[in-house]
Amino acid sequence: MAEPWQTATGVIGTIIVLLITTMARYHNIPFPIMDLLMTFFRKVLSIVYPYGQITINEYQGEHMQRDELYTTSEAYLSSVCTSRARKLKAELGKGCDRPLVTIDDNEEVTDTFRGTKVWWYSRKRTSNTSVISFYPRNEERKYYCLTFHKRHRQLVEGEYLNHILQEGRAAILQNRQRKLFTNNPSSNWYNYRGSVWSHVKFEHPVTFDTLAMDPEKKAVILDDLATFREGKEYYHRIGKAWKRGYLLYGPPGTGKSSMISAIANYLEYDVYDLELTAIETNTELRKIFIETTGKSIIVIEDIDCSLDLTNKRKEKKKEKDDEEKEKLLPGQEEKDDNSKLTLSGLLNFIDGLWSACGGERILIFTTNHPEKLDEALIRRGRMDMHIEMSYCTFEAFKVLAKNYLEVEQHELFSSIRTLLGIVNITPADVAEGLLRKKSRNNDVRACLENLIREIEAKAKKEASEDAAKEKDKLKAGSSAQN
Ligand SMILES: Nc1ncnc2c1ncn2[C@@H]1O[C@H](COP(=O)(O)OP(=O)(O)OP(=O)(O)O)[C@@H](O)[C@H]1O
Ligand SMILES: [Mg+2]
Repeated sequence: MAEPWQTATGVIGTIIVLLITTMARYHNIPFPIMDLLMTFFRKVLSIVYPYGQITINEYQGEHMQRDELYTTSEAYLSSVCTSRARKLKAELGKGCDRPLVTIDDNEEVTDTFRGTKVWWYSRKRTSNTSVISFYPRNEERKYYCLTFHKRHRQLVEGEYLNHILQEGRAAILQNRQRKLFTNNPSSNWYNYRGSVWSHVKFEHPVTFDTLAMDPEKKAVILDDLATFREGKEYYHRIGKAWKRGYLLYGPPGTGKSSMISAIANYLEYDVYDLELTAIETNTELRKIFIETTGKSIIVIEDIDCSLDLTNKRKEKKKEKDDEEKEKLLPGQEEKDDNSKLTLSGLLNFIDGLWSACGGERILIFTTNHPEKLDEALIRRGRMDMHIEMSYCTFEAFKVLAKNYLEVEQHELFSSIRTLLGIVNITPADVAEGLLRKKSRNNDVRACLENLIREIEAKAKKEASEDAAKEKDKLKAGSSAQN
């Protein structure tokens, strides 16, 4: 709350200003004398009222854009000062996940920064613009008045406002709705009003708690992610862009995509799911990368299936290019590298200037066949951590049993442990086997028995496949001898 004497001097000051201007109007006091009076009055006022004031308007500029300092102040006051305010208001802003509760209009609140007290006033004024508009417009202009003692001016201007910006931005990020972006095919950018990304709300429920994998491996990944998230200063000090690459590899159904969602939920980042096949040139790739924001994960799934990025594809492409080159008419020139999407184009963006803008980005590639990838693409520094998502181990099974059946121990667990030791089955298959179904009366034992049957069937199938292969080999051997 404002100090009573502070309010009183403010009110008295306003009355005196009004008196002087009224006197000047009715008694025709010449302008120079009136100016002198005002200057004198201001000097006296600054002695009895030693406060400075900064106004932060909601809208600014020719196009009346919402001012970032206003929105960050709003979020800051909401996260820090609302407990001290009497009157609050709640609104669900666009793209927010939770209602924003902040101080109401015409309400006052105090804040203390490094032992210095400041006063915030939320005000609104009615704009007296005479513009005639077809659309009804709200002409109320909201603003904050930040009041402080004049001797703290440097602290407020230099450090406090910066503090507001940073804290406010963090609060906005926390309150925002997280998004899953997918890139539009470049031919459709025109249709999507020039936008390269479309988005939906990101709501995947998987977390590291529900992700089935070796607990030690999980702990290492969590540690790495936590270090990355808190590494702003560290990355700055060592002169490295604040980004990290993860290569997730393993057979289908081992949880690579689930792991990406778990990482996004853990870090509270947005996800950009980059479909390389929808991009035709390096120039398009550049535009796509530039339009990503910080605190995000950029994902390229099944990178081995993406265009021109593996050794084999490069060789095939070379053959195709040679054929096409022969078809070119004399005088026709080959297109330069920017008019195609190339491996070097992708590497340039991973290493290049893009990674320096904004920071706090994670890049994830997934593949079922890491051996097919070009060494250059997955070397350390680009893909800092290679994570193998493996077939279901007994430890991973225990997580799934807890998720799906809410059991941590059961007499059938020991047979399942033995079976998992000899059969390769994916967590996706185990999860399916454990699914509670009406036909199983939602019974834990029935679900576990069903899983055992499925693993045994898989073991039989694998054994007969191996036998068939062995038979084929022997046949091939004997026909070669003949
Ligand atoms: N490690 C795991 N932990 C928990 N659930 C899993 C795990 N792996 C697979 N699942 C279950 O199987 C489904 C498919 O898994 P997911 O899509 O993550 O596999 P993937 O490795 O990405 O497969 P693909 O290589 O085919 O893309 C998930 O929706 C989830 O229900
Ligand atoms: Mg996947």
